[in-house]
This record gives sequence, C-alpha cells and structure tokens, in this order.
Amino acid sequence: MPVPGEYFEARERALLGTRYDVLYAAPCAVRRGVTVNGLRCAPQEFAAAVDFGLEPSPFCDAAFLLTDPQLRPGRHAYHHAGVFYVQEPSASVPAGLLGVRPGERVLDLCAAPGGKTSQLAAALRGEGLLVANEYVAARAGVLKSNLERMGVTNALVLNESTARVAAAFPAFFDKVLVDAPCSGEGMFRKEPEALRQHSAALVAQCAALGASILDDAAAALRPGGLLCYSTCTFAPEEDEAQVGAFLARHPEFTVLPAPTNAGAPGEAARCGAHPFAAEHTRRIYPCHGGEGHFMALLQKRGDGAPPEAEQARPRAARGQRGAKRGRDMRACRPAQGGNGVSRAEARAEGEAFLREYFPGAAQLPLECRGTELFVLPREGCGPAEGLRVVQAGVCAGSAARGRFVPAHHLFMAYGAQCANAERLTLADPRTAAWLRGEAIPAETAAPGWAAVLADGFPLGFGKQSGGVVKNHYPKGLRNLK
Ligand SMILES: C[S@@+](CC[C@H](N)C(=O)[O-])C[C@H]1O[C@@H](n2cnc3c(N)ncnc32)[C@H](O)[C@@H]1O
Repeated sequence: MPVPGEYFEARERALLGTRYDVLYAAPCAVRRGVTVNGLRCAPQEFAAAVDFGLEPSPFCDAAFLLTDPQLRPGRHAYHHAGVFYVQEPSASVPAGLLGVRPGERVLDLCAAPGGKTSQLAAALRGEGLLVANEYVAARAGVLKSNLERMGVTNALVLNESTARVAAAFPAFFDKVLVDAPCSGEGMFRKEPEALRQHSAALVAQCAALGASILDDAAAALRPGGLLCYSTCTFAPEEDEAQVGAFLARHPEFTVLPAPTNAGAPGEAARCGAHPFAAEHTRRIYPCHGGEGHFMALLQKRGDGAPPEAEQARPRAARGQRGAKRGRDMRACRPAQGGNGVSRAEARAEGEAFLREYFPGAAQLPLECRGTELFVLPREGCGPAEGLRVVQAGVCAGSAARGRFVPAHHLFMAYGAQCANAERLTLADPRTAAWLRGEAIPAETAAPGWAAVLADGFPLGFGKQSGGVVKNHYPKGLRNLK
C-alpha cells in the first residue's frame, strides 16, 4: 500500500493499534478479477471454455482472479459478448447479500458503471424489474452500454437524483442496493488519484451524502424488504457509524448478519455515537486479497407483503399497470415518429421484423417511441413518469419508410434466440476479424439480418449478402488497437 496521508494513518492506527500493519499489508500485488454473467453461462462453463488463466475468487462463486498481469480482458471476445464483467475482487460481494430472486423488484440507486447491477440482473434471470439509477449523466450512459453488453432485458436505466427516484417509487422495491459514492480509501493501491484527493473533509462530505441517499433508499423499500449498503472505504463515518446513525434515524430497520464469510466482521470501535451490532456488518481489508469494501444488510420491518391495494391484483396485472403508466409518461410525444413514418407504421414494421427473427421477443410488451421500438420487461417499468429515462427495456431498432433497422441492443439481449445466425468460436480467426469491424465470410447465416455468435454468445449482428456478413458491430466498441 502506498504511504497514505497523515490523517488516514493516524485515524486507522488509533483504531487498529498493532493490527494496522497486518490489515493494510497486502499479501501480494493488486489482483484483478472478473465476474461471470449468469445471464450468459454458469461460472464452471466459463472456466472450462475460456482461453486465459484463472483462479477461483475467495469472495464470490461467480468471480475469478486473473493470473496473467498482462492480459487485457476488455478486448476479449467473451467480454464483448457480456460473458464476464471486469470487477475488483472485493466488489463482487455486496450484491449477493441481497439474495435476489427472479421476479423481484430491485433498485440499484448508485449503479454506474454497473458491475453490481449486472450481478443483480443475473440473479433476476430476466424476470421482475431492475431499476438502475445513476446521478451523473455521463456515467449513466456508460451504465446503459454495460447493461446492453451484458444482455440485460428487464432494466429501467435512470439518470436521476436519489430523492426523485424515492418520490416516484414509494415503498415499491423488494431489494435496494446503495453502493454509495465514497472517499475511496479502498482504491488507494489502484488509483493514485484517490489517494491525492483524500482528506478528512472529503470523508465528512461523503458521509453526509451517503446518509441522504440511505434515507431515500429507505423510502423506496417496501416493508419487509432488504437494503444493502456498501462502500469501498474504511472511514468509520461512512461505514459502521453511518449504519449506526441510520438505525437511530430509522427505528423501522434492523441490521441482519451479512450472509458472507468474506473479510472480517465490522468493528464496534467504529460505531461512534450510535452503537449497534457492528459485527453483523463486514469489512474487507487489503490483507484479505481485495482492495477494500464495507457492507451491511438491513431489513425494513413489516409483514413482507406488498401494500394491500397492490396485493389484491395479480402480479402480472400490476406490471401491466406499470407498463401503461410508462406509456402515459410519453403521451405528449407526437404520433408522427419522424422520417415521415407514423408511430403505427413504425410499430407494424418492428413487429413484423421481430416475428421473423425473434418470435419469442415478439410476444413481450412492445412500446413505440417516435420511430424506435422497445421490448419491455413482462412486468412493465413501474411508475417512472417524469423521470429522466436513459433506457427502458431493450431497444429493438427503428423504422424508416418500408424497412426496419435493427439495433445492436436487440442482438445483445436476444441474439442467442435469433432465427438466423453466423456461428463462430473463440478459436475461429473470423471472431477477431469481426471485432475489428471487418466483414467475414458466411458459413452458417442465410441471406438477411443475422446474429453473430461466438460459442453461442452474442457479438452483435450483421447482414449476410453474397456469402459475406457485413459488419454492423458499433464502431465505438471495436478492437481497433
Ligand atoms: C461506488 S460508485 C458505484 C459503483 C457501482 N455500484 C458498480 O458496482 O459498478 C458510486 C456512484 O454514485 C454516483 N454518485 C455521485 N454523486 C451522487 C449523488 N449525489 N447521488 C447518488 N449517486 C451519486 C457516482 O457517480 C458513482 O457512479
């Protein structure tokens, strides 16, 4: 660990005594990790198929440590196909504490760039609703792009303040993750910038922001629901003391023992003015093999059932109401989509395209916005009126007069189910050529639009004509260097 500032070292030595040197002494160099996307395959299948070195992660069954320090995992075909996410090893733990199950309503309040969101999406298996919110607009774009790559079909991506999300979705979610913006003490070894910017004032500022985000998370959670709070810092004010103060402000919450053995129990000495069972929380220090994380699992008291009015109606009907509201929020948009194509024409063209190439997705709720067609989650997108929506469901493509131009997102989400496909493998030299943006000779795709798959995992789409698949892989995603 580089020598941290005086404030950090004095604070941590006072709290830890002789343990300071042990806990902050990393056993080895910074380790890099990847987490397998359960929407694509099981961790064992990934480990058996991939052509680079891996070791199991001590933190999460779906995560692995990279053995080759020179590897650039972001250029690998499986990364392009959303088979894995590059994730700092200790960051793979918090999302799993929520025990998300298919069909639930899940909120990730501070989601970009989307590592933990991807884990939540994998746990949902495409059923239920995942609301992924990011406050910083540019980062919300990165979040959207990552969730597209990971093939997430049931996400509503928002670019909002946490207060506005809470106001729109009162007591709505079964599970909420707050991976708070923090002072980043767990980034000191990896990011010299985190060390340079660090100060007592930054810790105080992050603690105050984290407290207000937690209050918003509490409002969005249904009675009986679970809230996971995590940071990548060691500062007491942002960790145990933050949780203690939250419990004091919110007597309707209790802290649960975090269901993980990762790292070590949280520390009573860090609770400050509001002591609680800090040993139920977890903290991962560099000596545990990850850069650093703190996490707590909290439950809102209540009978665990959705509000009565909601309960009376079947879940599918509730979702339909959500979907209808979603349409309402765009009711002010013109019926004419642009390009001289009416919304009805755009819809008809999009539906015909889906029926031909993606008959399964054609059965899902569809929504036309302008000339674009979206495939929505079966349960709709919830009451998102008036919010800044970055993405709702899957963009299928857009209509021009007499033809439908499919979108990359559609093939990343449903490519494995496409009726026409060019099937590649990792070893096939056409895979690398495809990712460089080149046209490739067709072997399995019939003429027309085709999904391009590597070992069955989607790498976007192209158009087969004359025995060649013309490349539609987005320019910004290609392996150009
Ligand atoms: C620790 S990062 C989240 C990392 C993410 N959960 C992941 O695993 O990829 C915290 C996020 O909070 C966002 N943030 C910054 N200011 C915020 C605010 N005022 N309210 C909510 N989120 C904020 C940051 O832009 C950042 O993306």
